[in-house]
Amino acid sequence: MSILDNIISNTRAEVAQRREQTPVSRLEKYPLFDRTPLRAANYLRAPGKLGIIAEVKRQSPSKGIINADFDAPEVARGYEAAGASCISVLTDQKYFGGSLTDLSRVKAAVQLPVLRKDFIISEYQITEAKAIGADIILLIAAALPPATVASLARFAQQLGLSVLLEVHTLEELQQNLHPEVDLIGVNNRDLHSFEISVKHSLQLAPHIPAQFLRVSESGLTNYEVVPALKQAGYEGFLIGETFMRERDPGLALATYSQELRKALSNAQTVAL
Ligand SMILES: O=P(O)(O)OC[C@@H](O)[C@@H](O)c1c[nH]c2ccccc12
Repeated sequence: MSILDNIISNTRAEVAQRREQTPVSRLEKYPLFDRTPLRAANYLRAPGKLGIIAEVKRQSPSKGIINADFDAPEVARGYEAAGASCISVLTDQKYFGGSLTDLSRVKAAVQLPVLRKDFIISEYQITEAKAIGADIILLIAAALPPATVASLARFAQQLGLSVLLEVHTLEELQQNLHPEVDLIGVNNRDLHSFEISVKHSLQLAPHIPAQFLRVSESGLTNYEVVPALKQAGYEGFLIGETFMRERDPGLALATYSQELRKALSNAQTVAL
């Protein structure tokens, strides 16, 4: 079994348990359930912003512990102050050290859209995402049959949530161009082998229809790769480890953004 299979089977067991503890009827009574979620695309395309989705991440199967000692809302506030467009919060506990509590505390701390980063396989988790304050959900093509992606995306859309669909290969992309999806994220990391290359984003870009906002995910350690991704039509950049491994992730984002702005204005000058 690959790590992705292990994560999915653990998720299945955990969801079954949570469904017992907190049924949907209870989630629907959470105070945040009735709000109108923030639209991710509006924030990613806001004038003057770089489109960075900054991630709150403690650990991962590929990197082990990245940063064990931080307060999620404090990190998120740092990201917001440094100009992030959205905040991503891992909620998987076993493999990523995250929690639902991390997400709801982050939501209370910032004004930006919040992405629930998890392995979503059921409508239950989408209802839960809305109830705890998420504005965007992630669906992973490698983990779901295309028909399930479509029906979960439709369900999320009915709740007013934005849907980020993650793909890694051309086949996954072509099988999942569902109109209910808002954002297509190309994961530069292969979830089976953990190998990372931004070439995945660059190669898939021409195959992503214009109606989908393009997000490049993972391994964007160096801001120097971002101008080429923007050139290829990417408007969102999902970055976790690069910031989280620093003592002050917000400061790391501020520095990255400053360097990126310089690189972008140089690229423009060269083009002239
Ligand atoms: O820490 P990185 O390399 O900047 O990557 C962030 C994000 O893309 C990564 O955490 C991620 C992308 N897709 C996922 C799916 C599940 C869990 C995590 C992820």
